[in-house]
Amino acid sequence: GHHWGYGEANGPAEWHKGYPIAQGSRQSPIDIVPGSAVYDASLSPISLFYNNCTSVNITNNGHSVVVEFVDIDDRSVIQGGPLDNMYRLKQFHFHWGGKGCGGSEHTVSGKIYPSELHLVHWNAVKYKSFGEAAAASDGLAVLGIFLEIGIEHKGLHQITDAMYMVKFKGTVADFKGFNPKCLLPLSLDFWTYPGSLTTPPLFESVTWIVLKDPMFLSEKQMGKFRTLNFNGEEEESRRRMENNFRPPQPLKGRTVRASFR
Ligand SMILES: NS(=O)(=O)c1c(F)cccc1F
Ligand SMILES: [Zn+2]
Repeated sequence: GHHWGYGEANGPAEWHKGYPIAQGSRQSPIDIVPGSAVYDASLSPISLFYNNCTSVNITNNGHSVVVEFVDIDDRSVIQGGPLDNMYRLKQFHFHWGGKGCGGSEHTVSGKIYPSELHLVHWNAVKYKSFGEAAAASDGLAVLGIFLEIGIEHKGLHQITDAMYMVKFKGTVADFKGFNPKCLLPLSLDFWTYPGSLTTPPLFESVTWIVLKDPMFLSEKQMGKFRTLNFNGEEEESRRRMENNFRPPQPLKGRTVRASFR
């Protein structure tokens, strides 16, 4: 049937028809205005315990490229910052733009980055499954990292070199031994605010933690993301996977806190 996507007919401006929460009071992404963020000295540093993380596969789900992790125990978790519990790493994925144009979901005083990485974690202390957590107001914690074009990123090659295996929607490939710790920028300074999934079902269940500093990758590496397709191999219409981002949503009175001055 008429499935959501990023095209003219099924894109972000249409999602509210199938998902009324699209016009809710804590939707994501947002435009982050550093001058309006409130410095909160009570925010502890973010802690990422990824040393025993276990990646399983890389997949093209028709909306993005996703790397999934074993999440049956607390082997890879995020804690600290605004979080009261530890949250388990479930998957990470990206959003990006066409050549030479934006692609990030969050913006910083209107600046749009070429891409944005989302590391998705769920509250396994309070909930029994990712699905249950995804529907709960404190169920998810997503770490957002901007990508900026610059020097090539050594850690990203493993991901971009695997993309030929997942060119089409519905393809999956083994992807073991990848630790996303290598994707982090130097500083873990962050902004945080209560928000939502940025794709349908747009549940308002995400504590967003957006890093101030971007990670860098080369234009060549960015180009490999654009070799992915939205369509399945059997579909006749070839649609390059790009501009798979939702634009910023109304803040509706929310406060963005900063972990740094
Ligand atoms: N974009 S996002 O990080 O909000 C997100 C999730 F958190 C969970 C599932 C899909 C998804 F896209
Ligand atoms: Zn995302």
